[in-house]
Formats: sequence, C-alpha cells, structure tokens
Amino acid sequence: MKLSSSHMDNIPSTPGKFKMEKSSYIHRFRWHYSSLAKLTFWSFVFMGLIVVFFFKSPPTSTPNSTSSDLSRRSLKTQSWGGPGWEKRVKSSAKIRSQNGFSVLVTGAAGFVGTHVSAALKRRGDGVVGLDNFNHYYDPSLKRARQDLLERSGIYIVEGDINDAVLLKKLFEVVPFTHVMHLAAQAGVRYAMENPKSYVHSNIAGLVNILEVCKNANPQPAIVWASSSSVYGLNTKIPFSEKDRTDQPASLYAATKKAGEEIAHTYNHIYGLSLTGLRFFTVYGPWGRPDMAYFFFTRDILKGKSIQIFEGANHGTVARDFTYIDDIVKGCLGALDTAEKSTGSGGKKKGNAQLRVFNLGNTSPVPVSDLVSILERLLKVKAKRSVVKLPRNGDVQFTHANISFAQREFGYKPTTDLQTGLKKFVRWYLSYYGSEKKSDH
Ligand SMILES: O=C(O)[C@H]1O[C@H](OP(=O)(O)OP(=O)(O)OC[C@H]2O[C@@H](n3ccc(=O)[nH]c3=O)[C@H](O)[C@@H]2O)[C@H](O)[C@@H](O)[C@@H]1O
Repeated sequence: MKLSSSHMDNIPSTPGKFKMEKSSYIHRFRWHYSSLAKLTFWSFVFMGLIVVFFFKSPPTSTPNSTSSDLSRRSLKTQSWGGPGWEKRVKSSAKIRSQNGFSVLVTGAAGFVGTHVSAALKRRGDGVVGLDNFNHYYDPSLKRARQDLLERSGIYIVEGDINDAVLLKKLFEVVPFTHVMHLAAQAGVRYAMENPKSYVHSNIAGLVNILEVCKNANPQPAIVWASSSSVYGLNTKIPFSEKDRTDQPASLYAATKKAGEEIAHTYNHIYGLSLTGLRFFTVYGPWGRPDMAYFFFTRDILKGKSIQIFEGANHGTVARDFTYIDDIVKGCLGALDTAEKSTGSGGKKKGNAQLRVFNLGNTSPVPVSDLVSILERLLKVKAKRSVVKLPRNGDVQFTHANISFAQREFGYKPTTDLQTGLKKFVRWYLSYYGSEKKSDH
C-alpha cells in the first residue's frame, strides 16, 4: 500500500447536507491569546496534542485519502490496496458468460448504479463498483444497496472518482472493457445550495475518469449519465438529441452539458468511445430520497403537507417520469452497442464513436397527477399546497423523443407511471414500513 497525498485536488467533494462548517471556529480561536504566558501555555498544550496524535494514529496508510478528504470524512479511515483487496476486485470483475464485459461501475451504490450493476452481473458480466458513499442523502440507503450487491458477488470499492491513484490501480488490477460512469452530484435544486460539489463531481470527477481511461491500455468504452436537464429552457417538444442545449436552467444542467462537451474533446483527441445518456426523471424501488416522488410518499404518509409547483398562469409542471427497469435496459443497450475505443496509452489511433441518447418514457405526467396516483396507492389523502415554480433551476416540462435510442439498440420503455409507482410504493413500505418512522 502506498500513501498518496497530492492526487486529489482541494475542491470540496459532495459533503452532504449535514456538513459542519469548521472555518468560523478557527477564526474565533485565532487572536484571543495575546499574552506571552498564555502563548507558552498553549504551546505546551499543542505539543502535547501532537504527541498524543502520533501515539494514537493507526499505523496503516489510507491511500485513497488526502488531508482535505480526511477532514471531510471526520477522520474515518478506509483503505485499499494489498493482495486481499486485489483478489476481491479481481473476483468481482470475473466474467462468467461468453463474450461478457468487465465493467467498472462508478456510483454503484447509487440508485441507477445499483440496478445497472445487478443487471450486468445477472447476465454474466464482471462488475466492480466504485462509490464514495457521500452524505448527499441518507448513506444508510446506499449501504443497504451495497449489501444487496455484495450478496450477488459485486464488490464496491469505497473511493472518490477524483482519486486518480485509486482509479489507475483499479485499471492495473483489471483491464476493464467498459466503464459505466454513473457517479455524479445529482439533483437540480441542491445546486443553489452547494454549487462546488457539482463542479467537483460532474466536471473534475468526469475529467479524472477520462484521463485515466485515455491512458489505460486497452482503453475502455465509456457510457455515462448525462441528464434531460440539458434541454433547459427549450420549448420545442418532444426533446430531440438534435435540439439546442445551450440554455441550461440550473448549474446541475450546466455541468452535465459541460460533460457532454468534455466527452467530445476526449473522443476527438484520444479516441475514447463515449456514449452519454440523457436520463429523464428516473424513479423506482431503491430510488433517491431527494426526488419528489420519494419525499412526497414519505410526507404523505407522515401527514405533512407537500408543495406542488405550477408554472406561470397556473401552467402545468410535468415530467417524463421513466421507470428504472426501462432505464437499465437503455444502459445495457448503450453498453452493448458501444464500439471499442481506438487509442491506447494516451494516443489516438483512429476515429472513435461519440453518441448521446435520450432515455425517457415519451409520456409526460403532471406532478399533480403523480400525487393523485400516490394517494390512491398509499390510501392517504395528501395535504397539497400549490406554489409557483420557484426560480431554483426547475424547468416546467420535459418530454423525450427516444427514436434514436430505439433505432440504435431497440430502446422501448414499457412501464407507465401508475405501474412503476405501484412497485416503488411496495418497495418503500417493505423497506421503511408503513409506520412513519423513516427520517431520510
Ligand atoms: O431528468 C433529469 O435529468 C433529472 O431528473 C430529476 O430532476 P427532476 O425532474 O427535477 O425531479 P424531481 O426533483 O423529483 O422533481 C420532479 C417534479 O416535481 C416537481 N416538484 C419538486 C419538488 C417539490 O417540492 N414540488 C414539486 O412540484 C419538480 O418541479 C418536477 O417537476 C433528478 O433529480 C435529476 O438528478 C435528473 O438529472
């Protein structure tokens, strides 16, 4: 094992919504002790603390953590490397079907990542997960998803996509044929609260992944998660991949759009095969608690009021909600039709594939109808409060044209919102219980 200290930059990673702000404490302490006696006293205390720290600190190195990383994670120790770790990674990556892939899935403990990893494993591909288990939403849900994957033989390495040393090591241990890059800072509205986490994960993290992939030999093909939000303020519907995407309404959307441009660059210079998938409001069992359908369910069960957004002049706000199983089929279709990257060791050898696909349901549903479906399924009346769509990055309407994905790999969503929500609610009640105990 080796200790790496400079391989992650200093930008704060997604810290979660419960991050403690430390800098104000530091400032408050700084100039209070002016007399020499006090200075001497505190010098002794400080020296003592250093001695205690050295005796108490664990001897093992934590190769995937920098000092900023460590402070962020409250000195939580974690390690990778060593023969036992490599054996676990190799065993997880083992291909069990003819012509199968070995896939590195980033964000494997996330909602889409978990489902895609499980589906790949089921059909015999080798899968290694990577996830930083950040606190953007309840990490215990991510741990539960991890347990689920571990039971089917998938190992999730705990680490950040910005950790180049860890990524390089993973490629040394396994010559991945594909990378399914799903790790991201998601959520449209949270971008106003914590803009840097979007830059860190969706831009810096993506570049780091591409840097490592471009140097890998052989280079993997990469399929990654973009977003329907790149269509921004467009009014022409349904949204087609040919439409403009230069008016994002949120920083989240802007970082995903930037990702698409970055993909173009790496494809152009290094011959990386890159496929971006524009997901349209994905929902389903094991979903994300920060999404409306999820917290509406929680709040309806708790008897708490929910806010339903509406546009100007009482305009309907609607989404092309897409069920997770349909998205998984789309992800696998994209992987299966991804051509090989053409470069190796950082050098392009020929033109490589560059694609972007909409993965939606082609059937937008007003948010108020989503709530009515939940009411019926939960048998509880929602306390609705209709409010004007806040200026927080949300767009009024999404609707996917999916003909390109249909043509290229037969993508055809089959689950309507009623059916999909029924499955979600069944999962929700079995996971949290109908008791209103959950606080996620
Ligand atoms: O399609 C996408 O690309 C995006 O889909 C979702 O974003 P969003 O569609 O905004 O999903 P929700 O946050 O679950 O909102 C769903 C709908 O409920 C509305 N809403 C949300 C919150 C609320 O309190 N009330 C309310 O009416 C929103 O305006 C929106 O129309 C995901 O959160 C993004 O990560 C993803 O990239």
